[in-house]
Amino acid sequence: MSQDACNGRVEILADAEAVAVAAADFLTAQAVAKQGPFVIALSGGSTPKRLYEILASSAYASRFPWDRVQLFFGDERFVPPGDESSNYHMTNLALLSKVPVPSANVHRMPTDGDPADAAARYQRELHTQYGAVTLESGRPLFDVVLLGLGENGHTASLFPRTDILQETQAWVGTCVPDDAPHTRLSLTYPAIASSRFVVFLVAGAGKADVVKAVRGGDTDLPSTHITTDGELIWMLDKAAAGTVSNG
Ligand SMILES: O=C(O)[C@H](O)[C@@H](O)[C@H](O)[C@H](O)COP(=O)(O)O
Repeated sequence: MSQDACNGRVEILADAEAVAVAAADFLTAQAVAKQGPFVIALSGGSTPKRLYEILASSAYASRFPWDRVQLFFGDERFVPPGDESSNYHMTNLALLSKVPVPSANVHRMPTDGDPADAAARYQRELHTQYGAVTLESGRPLFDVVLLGLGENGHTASLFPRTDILQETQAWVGTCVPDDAPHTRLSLTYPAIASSRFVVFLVAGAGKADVVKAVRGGDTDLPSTHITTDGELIWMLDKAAAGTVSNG
């Protein structure tokens, strides 16, 4: 299967909490069913944060195969790991500090030195995980890539009008948004596409217009160009879905 942001399946849930619960159920079921390493690219954002808190709760944490999970990040602000705006910091507080995941299985994006060099170092870490430096069709890098959606159409740190959108080879790049703070590191389109599942988690009425535009194929929006070799799922709450329907 191969899907993109326009033709992916839509699941509409009651509210943001229901989106986070549905995502926790989905991740747990996929992780338990998989033999061997289960590789996730985590997202920043408010709905993923709630998802991480739910995964850390005893009902979920006791079922999750923490020893087999490999946790990577989809993007990161180029700030120290303890900074309030760091995705690692948020994920650590909500999840990593509360579950028995081996520290060797947590792959934080480096945010020291030169950003381009840090991106190259993270790419090498992904090469090691994958066991090759070239992506092969039929052998995905990630089991699940979690993504949010910004009101300006960005996802991960693929922001409008930035050079990383043109990247066709590298797996990780840098991004300097003109409409948001911080230099970022982000997975690129080809890295995200090498996945069994891409799951967008989007909640709130403020996202309804951009959800409609991405689903409608607005090519100015970075999220419209997200593809996966596997299956793409939109988990939306009713407010974010607006006029977009299930299916
Ligand atoms: O680090 C981040 O903030 C993200 O990776 C970013 O892409 C986010 O997912 C969207 O901006 C949506 O964020 P919300 O879900 O909080 O609106």
